[in-house]
Amino acid sequence: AAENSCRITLGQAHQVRPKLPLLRILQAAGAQGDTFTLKEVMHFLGQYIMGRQLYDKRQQHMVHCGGDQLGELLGLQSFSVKDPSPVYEMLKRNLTAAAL
Ligand SMILES: C[C@@H](c1ccc(Cl)cc1)n1cnc(-c2ccccc2)c1-c1c(C(=O)NCCN2CCN(C3CCCCC3)CC2)[nH]c2cc(Cl)ccc12
Repeated sequence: AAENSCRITLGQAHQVRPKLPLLRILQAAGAQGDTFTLKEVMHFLGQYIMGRQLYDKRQQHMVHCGGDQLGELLGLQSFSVKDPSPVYEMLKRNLTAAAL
């Protein structure tokens, strides 16, 4: 119906443009191009964490990013994936809306 067809959510249509330090991290995880959906940004950040083995092997919800570019961007040594707020704060600082 009409009221549904015009609904777009951030995950579906809005592209975002990462600032250079974040773009470098996404590209290190295999991202192509310079605009992404938020979902893609999260996917590549997850791939980056796995690829660099930044998560704690025993406590797999803990990410130890001190000494890595990701930790520089987050301003953190470690964080839990159970509390995404530091990641969202970092994204607010490192993403700009890209024209559709
Ligand atoms: C819910 C989601 C999430 C997504 C965003 C946020 Cl801000 C928090 C949490 N999530 C839950 N666990 C993880 C995770 C945990 C350890 C290592 C890598 C990823 C993720 C993250 C994903 C992701 O795309 N996740 C897909 C499924 N994951 C399950 C966990 N899997 C791994 C768990 C550890 C052992 C290896 C598999 C990988 C695929 N992207 C992220 C990016 C960051 Cl900056 C931080 C965490 C994640």
